[in-house]
Amino acid sequence: MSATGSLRKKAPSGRGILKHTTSHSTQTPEQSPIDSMPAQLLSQIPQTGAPATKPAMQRKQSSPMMPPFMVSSPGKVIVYGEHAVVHGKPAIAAAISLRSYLHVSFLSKSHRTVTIRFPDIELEHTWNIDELPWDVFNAPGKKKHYYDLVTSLDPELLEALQPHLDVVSPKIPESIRKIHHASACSFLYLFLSLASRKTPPCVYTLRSTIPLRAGLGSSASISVCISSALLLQIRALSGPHQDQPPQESELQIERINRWAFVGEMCIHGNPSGIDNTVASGGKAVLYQKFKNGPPRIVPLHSFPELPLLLVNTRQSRSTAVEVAKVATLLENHPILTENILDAIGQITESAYKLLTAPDFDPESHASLKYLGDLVTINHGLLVSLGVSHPKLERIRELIDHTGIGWTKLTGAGGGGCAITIIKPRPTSAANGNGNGVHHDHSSSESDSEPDSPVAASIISSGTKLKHAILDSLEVKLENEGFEKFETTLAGDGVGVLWPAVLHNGNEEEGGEEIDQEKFLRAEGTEGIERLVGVTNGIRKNVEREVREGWKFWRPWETNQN
Ligand SMILES: Nc1ncnc2c1ncn2[C@@H]1O[C@H](COP(=O)(O)OP(=O)(O)OP(=O)(O)O)[C@@H](O)[C@H]1O
Ligand SMILES: C[C@@](O)(CCO)CC(=O)[O-]
Repeated sequence: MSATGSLRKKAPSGRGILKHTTSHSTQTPEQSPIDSMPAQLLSQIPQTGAPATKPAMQRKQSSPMMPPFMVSSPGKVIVYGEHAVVHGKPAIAAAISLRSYLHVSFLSKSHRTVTIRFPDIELEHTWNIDELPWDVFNAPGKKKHYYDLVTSLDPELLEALQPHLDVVSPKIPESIRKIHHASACSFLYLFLSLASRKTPPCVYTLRSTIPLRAGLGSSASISVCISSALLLQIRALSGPHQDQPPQESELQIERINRWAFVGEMCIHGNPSGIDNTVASGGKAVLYQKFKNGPPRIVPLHSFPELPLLLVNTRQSRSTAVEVAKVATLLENHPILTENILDAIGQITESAYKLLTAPDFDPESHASLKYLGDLVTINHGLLVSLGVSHPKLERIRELIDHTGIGWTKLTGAGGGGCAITIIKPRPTSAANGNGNGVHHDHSSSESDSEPDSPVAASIISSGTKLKHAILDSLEVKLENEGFEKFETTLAGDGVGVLWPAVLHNGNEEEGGEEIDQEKFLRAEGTEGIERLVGVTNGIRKNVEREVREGWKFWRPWETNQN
């Protein structure tokens, strides 16, 4: 699937970005003089299976510059168990097909700069590589290896970074500056931990189709992109390539995830780790934290790739406030609240049992109904905990009237997003009012009842959502100020496009290079997805999103075709 054009996020144009430079002005590869390709860069081509650099090298014979490459990583939703997970119960989170994309382009070696261009938050900054605190990061006892597990940020390293963060966006309102500093800190901490003083000068351009601060794990997704790009550059990863053994794929994902967690810590302070785990590995995971000891993290490779409707209330909320509400309820009504939290934990366990049963059939309507019922029950319990919001209830009401699926709030609640798992195409036996669907004959949906041929043609078991019901729903949601996304649940984790060259339907020999400026100019989600080669197609005999040229580590399958 492709996320729809209903994304309302302002499309960054690349213009009007606040520019802040410490030592050098921003230099794009297009502006830089062509130099001979440094041997060091050549040696940094990752092992992505096929002779990946060939098309770009063929096309740009005159240009010895290293071709740009891209990485991408998904956002996430909590499908079951939010809030209960804070109190030691399990939760299940899954990747969504809204993603962040990081484009890495190389400058000639005469430049000694590293630049971040993050237009979604209107941040652009260039540092002089030689002026960064390499000595502190490389000091004995401080230097980390790419395979190390880092579980806390080092205060001395943070202190050494501070002067280099202080110069980022110095003159903007404090609230926006905090956002800039969080992203810049995440980048710089990873850059100094993984790269080296001899690192080639680069520009890192990031764009995301994941709305920020909506509970969809945008920060984890960008941390995964940064971590994977840097690990690829230092050749610390193998693949991704077809037929890579699952254990080897898992190892690469684990490496990326470890450093993504460090990036998340720079943004979040004290993340649980569930978001970056899903953003790295994709699909879905069961997650449970314990007072003592490491969390229980079980990848759910059998989680079905389901079409998902995601609606953003655009109601700002604080996760901390919603979590505190539940804590207060627990204090005032301990037995009742504990029972509700236990019940939510049982919902997660119940879904987990089904998903991991040896005879689990992700295609079966009965399985989907079981998972859908759990979604409905979970939402009811979250309402009982007091973490819904009138806007979330309104969204649920509008969607329930169409009968298209099972809806719940996702994440902290109090605003943020609602998710709807779309019902499968009804079989004739399941049609009619007996399926529990409410038919709103007074509304424009009356011509698209779920038992009508029109409705049957859209309530899809594939990844594409198209129908009058959804169109009319979209209008209603928009009229009330909500933002709707059509996405897919349980898709891929980190993806790599090396080099950033696509055919995109044209016959140009060697393909078309995605350069930094094209990437910045792409409009909205649709523009970005078109540019990076996302189309609807058939993979593994199922209609789903296809990403031309991209490669993924997929521990759940051995052949990516
Ligand atoms: N597209 C982006 N470009 C640059 N920075 C981003 C981008 N998306 C997210 N960030 C960084 O991540 C921060 C958002 O993290 P936050 O945890 O508040 O929201 P979230 O990750 O979307 O939601 P949640 O953690 O509740 O799932 C932003 O303040 C910014 O620093
Ligand atoms: C509400 C909560 O369970 C989910 C927030 O996305 C909080 C948390 O797990 O940290």
